[in-house]
Amino acid sequence: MIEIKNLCKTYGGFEALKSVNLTISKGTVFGFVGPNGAGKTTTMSILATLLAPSSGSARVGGFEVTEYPHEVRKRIGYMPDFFGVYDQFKTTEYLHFYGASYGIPRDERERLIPQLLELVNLSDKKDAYVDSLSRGMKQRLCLARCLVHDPEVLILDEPASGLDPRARIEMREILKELKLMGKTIIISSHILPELAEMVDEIGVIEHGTMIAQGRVSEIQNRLRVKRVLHIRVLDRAGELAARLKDEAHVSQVLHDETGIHVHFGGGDAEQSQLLGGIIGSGYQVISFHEAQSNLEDVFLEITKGGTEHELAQHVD
Ligand SMILES: Nc1ncnc2c1ncn2[C@@H]1O[C@H](COP(=O)(O)OP(=O)(O)OP(=O)(O)O)[C@@H](O)[C@H]1O
Repeated sequence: MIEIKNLCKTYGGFEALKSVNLTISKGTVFGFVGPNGAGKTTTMSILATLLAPSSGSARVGGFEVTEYPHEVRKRIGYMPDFFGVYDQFKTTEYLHFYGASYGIPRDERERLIPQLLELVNLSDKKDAYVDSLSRGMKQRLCLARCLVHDPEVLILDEPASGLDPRARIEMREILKELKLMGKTIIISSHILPELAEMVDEIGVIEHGTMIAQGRVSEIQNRLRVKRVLHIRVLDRAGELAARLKDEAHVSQVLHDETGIHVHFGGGDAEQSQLLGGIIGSGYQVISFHEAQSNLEDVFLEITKGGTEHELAQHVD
């Protein structure tokens, strides 16, 4: 659905994108992560046909953004990181305005807009002035605006930025619904653990270069991001913690009142062997589980130190 090849963008003499390659299949929710100034907004603006690339190609649904911008615009809903709202409009009028801009007939808009307002939890604000909405509500209204022409692809640049925790959860729930509707979604965020729950794949960009792309678990495995195993035993926990320090793939062992925390560099097979060994040695295991995978750890692991070249080789 999205195909970017050797995409470059220079601002004056500054290379903001250096030959970026990216492929996103239909129905995928793709998390686009990277530090400030990495090139996320630049990439998304090019996909949204708002910025011309310096070289390379970007296609949406097979249409090259520079050659067929109108075809691309029909297929995408774009939510920029900063957006204005026409605050003299009421919520419903605002969506009518955007719907009419896309050429949607009034009777169809009359049917569609209540559904959109319901999707973004703004039905009770249908007659409110946009000006009077909270920031979270405005973000959700902007999302509804992106959906008005039923696009196949959503390009969302930091949709949860500036929102309080409750508003972020609401936004995430809406995005989950959009995922169920089969939309292809590219979403950038700094709030990485929040993305982990809903994305199928991530792409990590740094200094205008994609340094990793794939399923979160794949990237974790490829980079051997250490897992943290949490083990509870009925008794002799201190003794087991001491023994675990000598086990293969174990780099660190912590023991506290909640149990034993093991930093483990092995894969699934080695993890299973470790458990077998503990039980085989006569320890009565109450629980043995891997702490929830954390996208933040993956991101820090990928972007810490190392040259881009080394990192690119690392993930190949
Ligand atoms: N119009 C512009 N003129 C000059 N430089 C620009 C322009 N827009 C972006 N840049 C530079 O290009 C680089 C990439 O910026 P971009 O906004 O794409 O990053 P980003 O990953 O979206 O960052 P953030 O997470 O802070 O939004 C940055 O170094 C930025 O300063």
